[in-house]
Amino acid sequence: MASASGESVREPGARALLVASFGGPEGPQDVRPFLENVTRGRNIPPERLDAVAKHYLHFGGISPINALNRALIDAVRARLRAEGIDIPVHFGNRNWHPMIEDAVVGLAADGVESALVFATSAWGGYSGCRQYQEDVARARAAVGDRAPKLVRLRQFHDHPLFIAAFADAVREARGFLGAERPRVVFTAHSVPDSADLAAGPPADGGRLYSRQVAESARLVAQAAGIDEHDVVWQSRSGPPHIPWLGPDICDHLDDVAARGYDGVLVCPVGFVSDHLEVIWDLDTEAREHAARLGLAFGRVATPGADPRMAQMIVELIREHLDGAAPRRSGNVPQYGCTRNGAPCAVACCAASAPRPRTGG
Ligand SMILES: CC1=C(CCC(=O)O)c2cc3nc(cc4[nH]c(cc5[nH]c(cc1n2)c(C)c5CCC(=O)O)c(CCC(=O)O)c4C)C(CCC(=O)O)=C3C
Ligand SMILES: [Fe+2]
Repeated sequence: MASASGESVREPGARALLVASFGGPEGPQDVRPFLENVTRGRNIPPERLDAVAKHYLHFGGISPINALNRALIDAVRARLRAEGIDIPVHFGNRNWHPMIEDAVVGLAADGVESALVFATSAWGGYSGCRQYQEDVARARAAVGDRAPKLVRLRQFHDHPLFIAAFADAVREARGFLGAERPRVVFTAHSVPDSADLAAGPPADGGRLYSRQVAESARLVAQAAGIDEHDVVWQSRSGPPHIPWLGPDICDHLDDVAARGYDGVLVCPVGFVSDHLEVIWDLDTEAREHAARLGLAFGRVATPGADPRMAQMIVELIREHLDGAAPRRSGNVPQYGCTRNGAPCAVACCAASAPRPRTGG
């Protein structure tokens, strides 16, 4: 497919779809074990973990992410039915139940020999892509000889339907924002600068993640008729002496206010649904910060279970089943489609990979 690596594959015989995501706690008792799963083998300070646990507990220990993914899966099932594609949709997460290992056990028990995997991250880079490949490989290894072949659908940062869903949401949020001179600001999850530098196949020159985020922001802004915008970062978690992508959204709001804007429209282009990092880091922290600065604050809705997301996923499936041509609206390279958790290219995202995980 266009701009994808030589290792990209097609899987016309796939018989199921596995939706793979991050996972999140579904009650207070889940919060600590969930966070331990997320941060195993990572260099996250304990103070940060305590703070993040509080954010989850503020919402009763329930992350919205699993319910949002279930709604997306329902929309995908409806769309598959409408298009006459008869494949079941399974659900498995990296960090919380239903776990991806259990989902792959389920596929094997159903006699599925080949399945496609949709990961709920649009992006290249270690956290957004390579780690999902590792999840696929780990889940297959846990199931053993009977594990089905698993082929991941490609990255989708510039898919016209993904861009259109965000662009409509920008237009709508702008209509509600009571500001005369608002600044439009796109955000995505920060990652260590070293991880961004190592993101993508080395031959591409690195920074695949931040380049894709900037490209999505540009395409959404263009489609929404926005002349000027910024791209900033949120939710950093590493120790302070390690450089992460910046500026941070709240520091940036200081700047926006100082430059004489009277409002800000924040578009979390880095996330496909309104999960905790959106409802806490933006709707709670950034909103309060904007209020202190006297800035009107509007937050753009993420696609969630928007019918266009389901339609996009079914189009990505058809690239495999029917050989449909990939639809893309940008020029930044895109990868992610590999078999059985293979990396997208030799040494793709390699230098950023932390110590391998030992447990589930
Ligand atoms: C690029 C990226 C995405 C977007 C791509 C994608 O969607 O995959 C993303 C999504 C998400 N991140 C999430 C949650 C967390 N991320 C953490 C930690 C980290 N994220 C990182 C990066 C990303 N993260 C990184 C480099 C770390 C440092 C530790 C490490 O290298 O692994 C931590 C640990 C505590 C903290 O420090 O915040 C938590 C709890 C949730 C679920 C929210 C919910 O429950 O609703 C989602 C969708
Ligand atoms: Fe994260």
